[in-house]
Amino acid sequence: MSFNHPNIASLNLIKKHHLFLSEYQDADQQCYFFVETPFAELYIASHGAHVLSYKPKDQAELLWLSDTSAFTPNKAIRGGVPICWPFFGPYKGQITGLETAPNHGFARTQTWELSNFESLDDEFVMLWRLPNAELQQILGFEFEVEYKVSVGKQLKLELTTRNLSQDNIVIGGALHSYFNADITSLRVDNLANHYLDSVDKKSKQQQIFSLSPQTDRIYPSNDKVISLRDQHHQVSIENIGNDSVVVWNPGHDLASGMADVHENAEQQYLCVESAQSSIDFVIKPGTSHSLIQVIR
Ligand SMILES: O=P(O)(O)OC[C@H]1O[C@@H](O)[C@H](O)[C@@H](O)[C@@H]1O
Repeated sequence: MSFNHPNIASLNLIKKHHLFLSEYQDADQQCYFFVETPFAELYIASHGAHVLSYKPKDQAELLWLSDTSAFTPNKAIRGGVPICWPFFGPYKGQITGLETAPNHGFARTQTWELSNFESLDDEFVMLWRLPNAELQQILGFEFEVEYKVSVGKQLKLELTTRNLSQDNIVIGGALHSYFNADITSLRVDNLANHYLDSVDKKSKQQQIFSLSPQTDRIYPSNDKVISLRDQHHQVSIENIGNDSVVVWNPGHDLASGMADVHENAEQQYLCVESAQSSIDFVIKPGTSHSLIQVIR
């Protein structure tokens, strides 16, 4: 284990499943998996199927994880890649019969199951499954959600929702990735040149990306690979199956009131999310949809 985070440092090794895959547990018996291949290292928690870290060999860690994030059952982990599902952001009543729901949905606080894994030539692939018995009761429709995590020189994350019911279902979500970035010297390329500002709900134009005191934006998706660069980090982000790219950094004032964001941490990351943010995206019966992000 080489990842230096207070919660990870205290884990106990439970089982080595494969040359490249070890399972750990914390004091609450929550499970964590460490993947180490010749190409990369990755930690993932079964709580939320939450990718906590991804480090290609001989490169810096690409994902940011808050030092003060509690890894507790009913709370989302702050940092890494939270999975927002079955909708993005605050619940707006789009699911028939469901009155209230937590911000960004249910998936990030569920315990997922590692259903399969395999080692291929240049990547290690894990398949995670969202247990659906209880959620089907809450949501009122039958579904299957699978999360494929392919770890190699690039990290490919694929969240697939299958509609197993007889009717259309309305689904949204996001792969809400937190990237390590020094926001004082950060350059972001290839976002669209206009966005909806979620802070004041206005449409805005910007040719060259720069942050606002509180950055919370929904960009339309385009086919371009987004790049983040500062003195120490360089990452390319490809989004597929999304209708939008959400870019979020809370800024100092908001971050200082967040218990799970350590002091001045808002200077260390930018969220760039592959998102399905509309509230009318439908999956027809018997079909599926995949929301994808590729990080390299
Ligand atoms: O605090 P949460 O629920 O993890 O949400 C964090 C942020 O997530 C972003 O995706 C949203 O655009 C923001 O509005 C939100 O504040």
